[in-house]
Amino acid sequence: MDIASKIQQLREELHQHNYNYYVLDQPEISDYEFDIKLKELQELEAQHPELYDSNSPTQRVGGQVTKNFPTVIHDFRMYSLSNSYSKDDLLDWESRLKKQIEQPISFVCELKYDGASISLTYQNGQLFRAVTRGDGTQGDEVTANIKTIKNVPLKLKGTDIPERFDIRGEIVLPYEGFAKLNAERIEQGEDPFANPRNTASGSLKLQDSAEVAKRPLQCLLYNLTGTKLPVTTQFESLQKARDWGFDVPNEAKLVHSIDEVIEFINYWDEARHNLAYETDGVVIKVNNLDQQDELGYTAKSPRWAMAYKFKAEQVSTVLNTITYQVGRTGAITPVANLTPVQLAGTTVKRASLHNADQIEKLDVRVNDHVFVEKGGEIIPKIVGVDFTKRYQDSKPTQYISTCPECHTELVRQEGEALHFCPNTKTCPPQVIGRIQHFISRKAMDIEGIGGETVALLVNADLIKNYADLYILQKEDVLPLDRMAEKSAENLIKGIEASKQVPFERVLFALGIRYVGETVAKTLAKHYQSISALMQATQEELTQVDEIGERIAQSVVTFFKDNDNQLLVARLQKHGLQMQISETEKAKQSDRLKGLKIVISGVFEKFSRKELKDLIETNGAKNTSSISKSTDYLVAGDKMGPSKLKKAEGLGVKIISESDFLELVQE
Ligand SMILES: NC(=O)c1ccc[n+]([C@@H]2O[C@H](COP(=O)([O-])OP(=O)(O)OC[C@H]3O[C@@H](n4cnc5c(N)ncnc54)[C@H](O)[C@@H]3O)[C@@H](O)[C@H]2O)c1
Ligand SMILES: [Zn+2]
Repeated sequence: MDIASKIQQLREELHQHNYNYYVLDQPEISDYEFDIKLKELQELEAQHPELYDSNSPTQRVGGQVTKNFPTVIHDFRMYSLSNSYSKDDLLDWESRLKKQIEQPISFVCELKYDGASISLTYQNGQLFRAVTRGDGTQGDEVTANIKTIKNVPLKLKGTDIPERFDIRGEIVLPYEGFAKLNAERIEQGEDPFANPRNTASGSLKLQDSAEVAKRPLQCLLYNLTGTKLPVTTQFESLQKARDWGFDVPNEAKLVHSIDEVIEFINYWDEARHNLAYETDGVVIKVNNLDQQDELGYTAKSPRWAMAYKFKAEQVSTVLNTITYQVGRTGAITPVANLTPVQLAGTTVKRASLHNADQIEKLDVRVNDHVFVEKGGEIIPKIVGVDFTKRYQDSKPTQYISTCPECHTELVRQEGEALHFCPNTKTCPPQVIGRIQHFISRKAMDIEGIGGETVALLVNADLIKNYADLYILQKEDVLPLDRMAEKSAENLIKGIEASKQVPFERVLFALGIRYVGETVAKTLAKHYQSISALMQATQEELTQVDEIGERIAQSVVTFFKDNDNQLLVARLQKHGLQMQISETEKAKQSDRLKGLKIVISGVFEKFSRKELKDLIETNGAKNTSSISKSTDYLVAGDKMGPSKLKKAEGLGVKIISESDFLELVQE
């Protein structure tokens, strides 16, 4: 695989994991694995600056807004944190800081609370709104839900309170409340929640605040943000926030060297098990706020702060059986079924074994005692075997050779880690999975129909593929389990409404391998219609920006298939959007063709997202850091001073929001 495709693949994978994690609150890999992939991508991108993309998961805060709440633009952007894993990493960081800061640097060490980020805005001493981090620029307004949390002050006390400011914190679910909540759920016959972090994050997105009120959430605060704050250091600001009535944990410590930082880390690596809530590390921050200002931000995180992640926790248990799951794309995942064991506050019964190579490498066998680890407290994984406890008659694991669902012989392509069931047409989980993907939120977003309904429809032989959805009648679905008159109507209405979904999402919904959301957008923009795309050769496709061999080949293969051609023709006949709309077309121009434009700061007329769209629909590239090849820097309010300096130094043209508009409208 060439580097460009590898990078593209990692980006797509990470986008999907971000989505699972932040939007669905259902990660499929551990944080540890996520961090490794992200690091791999970072390194590849650093070696290949020509493949830079401002949309890369290395350049953006992972979350996004949902459409279930009003979207609010943050007064001040919310960032992620850079990660470190060792003392050396921290020393490297310190020496980077010292290059920019001449005076001595003190640090505040804080615990890293593991929950969901929140930004509270206070105006005239009262809670004005609460917004999730979202994509960092804008988030979901969840004020009603946050108001149910008992330790969030609605009205502040004390003096020096700025007229308007933000305070950032983390919504967590303490262990005790989590255990109680789960006990209740089990009693009521519901599935218990997997872990406190995802439950906290999921709770914020509930539509019914009364439901949120039942969850014993807490809000822990750690950062004041605003223009006229009555403080000069981070440590002082924590105390101020306490004075005003916020719950700011007392563990934070002011230190003056990296050695002291390490001391703090070592202490809390042990002591954290006695805390009431989950922590996944320590956050180290430059104490002096002027120094913070001077250091500024990268596209994704402050340069003045660093997270240190604790090592994962490990336990040992018995592996009872190995089962194999078939995914939407036919990928086979081996799963270890374990004797239940407590790990980092949750009961673990299953662990991922990844693939055949992994099983062979670790030599994992049924009845082995295995070591299980939770990277970031999600699906745990098996990291080793306790060979001292292996049974004498134990035999090496034989990987399956046929699909557990449809008995087709499995295949494994050169260079692929996973086995696949090649029977894409009739292997049940693949059939169901493809339709589930088709209806999913980012694809056709069909309301009134969920993943389970799809399975019911397929199992009842009512549909065999996604085009069949469009011939469903209310009478067909009424006999289904738990399908009332009203829900049947909603289902049909939802399907009808999906005919208005724009072309790029239809393209994504088709489920062409390697054509994720971003690639679908790129292809839609370039080819403008399905017929043009279907005629494109592999060679032409690779000429398109960001489309590599692997994607090109997959697209060509997909459309060469007779059944797929028929599906597309049927969708077209049912009136789905198979080309970009006239309004979309009208918005596009070449006026900024070939230019590289950086935007920075806060703008008056447009959100950053809108500006970015304007840049891209007019043929230019939006990049996040300034370099020699940058053509314009669109400077907004509150732009970082270092960016400005850099632009001036490199002779990049600095223009205002209105200059930019003139440029577009010329
Ligand atoms: N498993 C997956 O599929 C998956 C997907 C995406 C992200 N993740 C995980 O999520 C994490 C990345 O998420 P992220 O971008 O939110 O970064 P992060 O959680 O590592 O760090 C940033 C966040 O830390 C929080 N925080 C807690 N205590 C803090 C304190 N005292 N001071 C400042 N901030 C504090 C803030 O909410 C801040 O937004 C990684 O651990 C990653 O592994 C996992
Ligand atoms: Zn199969």
